[in-house]
Amino acid sequence: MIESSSMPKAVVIGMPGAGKTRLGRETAALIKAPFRDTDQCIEEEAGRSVSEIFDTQGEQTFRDMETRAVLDLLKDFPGGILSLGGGAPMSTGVFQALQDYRRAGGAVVYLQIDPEEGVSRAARSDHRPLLRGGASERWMALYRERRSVYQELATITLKSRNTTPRALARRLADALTERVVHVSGPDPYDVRIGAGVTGRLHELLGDQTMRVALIHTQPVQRHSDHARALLRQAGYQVVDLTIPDAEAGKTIQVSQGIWERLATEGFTRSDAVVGLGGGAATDQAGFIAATWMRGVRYVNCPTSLLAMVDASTGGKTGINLEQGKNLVGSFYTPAGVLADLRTLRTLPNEIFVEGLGEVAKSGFIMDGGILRELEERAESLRAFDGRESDQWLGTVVQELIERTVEVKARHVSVDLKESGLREFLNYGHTLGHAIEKIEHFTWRHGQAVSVGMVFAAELARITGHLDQEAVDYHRRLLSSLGLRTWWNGGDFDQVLALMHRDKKARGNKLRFIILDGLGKPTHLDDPPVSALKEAFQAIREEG
Ligand SMILES: NC(=O)c1ccc[n+]([C@@H]2O[C@H](COP(=O)([O-])OP(=O)(O)OC[C@H]3O[C@@H](n4cnc5c(N)ncnc54)[C@H](O)[C@@H]3O)[C@@H](O)[C@H]2O)c1
Ligand SMILES: O=C(O)C(=O)C[C@@H](O)[C@H](O)[C@H](O)COP(=O)(O)O
Repeated sequence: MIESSSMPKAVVIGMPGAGKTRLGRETAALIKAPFRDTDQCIEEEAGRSVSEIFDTQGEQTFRDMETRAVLDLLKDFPGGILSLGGGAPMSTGVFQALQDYRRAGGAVVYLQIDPEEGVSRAARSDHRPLLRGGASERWMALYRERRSVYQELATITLKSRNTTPRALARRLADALTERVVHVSGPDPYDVRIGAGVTGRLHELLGDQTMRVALIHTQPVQRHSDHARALLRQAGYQVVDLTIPDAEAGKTIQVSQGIWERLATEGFTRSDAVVGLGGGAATDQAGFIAATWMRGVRYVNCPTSLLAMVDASTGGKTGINLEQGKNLVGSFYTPAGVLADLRTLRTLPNEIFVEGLGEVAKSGFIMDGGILRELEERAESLRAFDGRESDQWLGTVVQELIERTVEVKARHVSVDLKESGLREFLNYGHTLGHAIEKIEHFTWRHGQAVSVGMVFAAELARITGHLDQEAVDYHRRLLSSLGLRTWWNGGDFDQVLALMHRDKKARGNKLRFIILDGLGKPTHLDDPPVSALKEAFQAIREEG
């Protein structure tokens, strides 16, 4: 029985001479994991080389020793990287154990080598007992016999052609540290969170797609250049569309410009849209995908923290009107989300901090663990600098993204079209969207939502749902992260009129999301105007 808590993180398999040991060792160094090679383990235990064991005790004795070593290490080598001898997976015991290991969530990495290269390396090697007497022919014969077994077992396949061992190890390290959140519902998809996941674009676009509209903004040009290169390498025709940045890109004029360009380029139903950037760019790109010919394949590549934790997932797409935020749009699920952590390296600090607003929101409505993590790491998170921040902070950020996306996935998986449960994700947004509008979008979304959450907490206190301590906690936590907790703009009547355009409003009745306690969201329908006014006064500048 293989327990996931004590098994290795990855097992590398492949032909003799493919470079398994080097790949395993270098990957282990990159992710700071222990490394073992089964041949070396056997040699250490037997006190003689593999060749000597073959010569003196025969192949079967070696295979028995190998099977025991592999089975022991699969059960007890927590978080390690294990490299196997080329013939190990051919033993029935090892093959079955590797299948159990896969089922328990383990990664079996097949390192593929081109046969010409394999043969030439074999010809140069003199220490492999199975290649004695015609190394090239023997290698080819083993390759034919083993190839399908490696393929059957592999969860990750890496090709050593045209790349360096270092780059291969980097790719494997990226793949092993990737996290995946599954979003279920009528059109299920995965949110992949990890360094380098943009490299998976072709997996989501598939073979039927010929043209890809790559929609992005100028500040993420470097990342869109990378995505474009990957798309072209994979054989797609790329139409590059740079749209105005931030909320200026979420207008019907921008949509119209894109629709016309797609028409000129001859985009068909089997073509696709990739949205890459902050939440504003991906909201517009998703809207284009939803509306072009009534819907084409869409891949969402968020590059800001806020877009990774929130805007990318759940299928809300849309644009703003002069009259208010997100008033036009549709629910349209992507084929997948690729949250590439490398893009965060260029993210300015204030935009990272803004994203923490939506992370905190998920904590307030559902996951106390997120709140504790934010409290503990507030100082480092607030100082986040994508170019400078170390691996430790990167891991913390990846975990926060994963947890926050989990919260979002739990809501949207059961209520895509927001008929009840999903409304809880709107905590802080009724006032937040009004602030954005009144401030002519000079306030960042996450900052506005932060004030909106303090407003909602005050409203909950006034209507008897929350105590003062919980309201104070909102202010304390949010301000420790560098988020705003008060706002002096607008006036009450202006705010009230804008709140009536909120999508949760029904007829003349307003609806708010408030808390009955931390992690206990509830609806508050049609509260008295006096309560709203009092809560509004409470978020005016303190002191
Ligand atoms: N669809 C949804 O469910 C949903 C959820 C939350 C928010 N949103 C929407 O998302 C928008 C807010 O998203 P946002 O905070 O990402 O704002 P944004 O899209 O305006 O991006 C903020 C700024 O950061 C830049 N940027 C993004 N990634 C970068 C990177 N890696 N390096 C350098 N610069 C980068 C952008 O170009 C922009 O200038 C709002 O329009 C909001 O309504 C939608
Ligand atoms: O996904 C949701 O549902 C949300 O409410 C998430 C919000 O954080 C997000 O800002 C969303 O875009 C708001 O949607 P809206 O329907 O209030 O415009």
